Amino acid sequence: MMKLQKLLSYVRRAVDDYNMIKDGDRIAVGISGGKDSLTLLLALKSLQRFYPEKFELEAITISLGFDNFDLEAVKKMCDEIGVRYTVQDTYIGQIIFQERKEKNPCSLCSKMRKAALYDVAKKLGCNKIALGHNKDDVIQTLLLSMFYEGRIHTFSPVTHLEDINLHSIRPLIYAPEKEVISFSRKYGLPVVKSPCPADGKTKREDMKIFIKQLRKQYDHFDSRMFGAIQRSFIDGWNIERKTP
Ligand SMILES: Nc1ncnc2c1ncn2[C@@H]1O[C@H](COP(=O)(O)OP(=O)(O)OP(=O)(O)O)[C@@H](O)[C@H]1O
Repeated sequence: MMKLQKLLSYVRRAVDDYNMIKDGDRIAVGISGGKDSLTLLLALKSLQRFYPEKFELEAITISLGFDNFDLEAVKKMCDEIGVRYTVQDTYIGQIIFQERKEKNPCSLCSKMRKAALYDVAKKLGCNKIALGHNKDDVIQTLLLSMFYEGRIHTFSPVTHLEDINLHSIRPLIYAPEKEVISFSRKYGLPVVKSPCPADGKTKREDMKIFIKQLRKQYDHFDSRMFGAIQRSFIDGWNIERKTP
């Protein structure tokens, strides 16, 4: 069972290694209702208490307009920890599945969701967005990118979205998914089941199964892959090259 302290050690290290947080930041945490983003919210709230750089938090959910998406328990959690929670209703689900009948719904949905999230964050006066990608997501994204796009790429720990002058940060990149799951259970986080019709049937799910096999066959698979990313020239990953 992962304790808060262990989670905080992952988060603090990632935040420090990649200079994710500066004094005066207003950080919007993107809450999908999944285990990762709820864990991230709790971690950042706890970090706020002792981190030398002072920052403020907002929580934002972009609702895709599906039925059966009950956020009451998430609202309650935000109330309890004292973070303002904003839910933005949209028609993204309807546009993608009913009007456009997209063959690859995930990529368009991700773009529309991000645009909506950035918009709300800006309106709330935030200069940063925190996303809940964990260590497994980093490795899956690298392999997906190699297999389907023929390039060596994964998302960066910190991205500057220049046109809207917003930074996105990913403080959970050192936290393995298994540990995030155990943390979210131990602390009874109000995880909402994804109402998305594509959930569980994606290329990413297939990649997860493939990685499970690779782990059995190769010792230290995750740390080798993750280390390779950090020693690579993929945008924003190399810690040594970052330090002046
Ligand atoms: N509808 C949404 N509203 C706000 N933020 C979102 C939403 N969907 C995703 N995000 C943000 O983007 C991150 C990555 O999205 P993704 O769909 O890959 O989630 P995930 O890996 O399933 O994580 P989670 O367990 O938090 O759902 C999430 O962790 C969250 O921070």
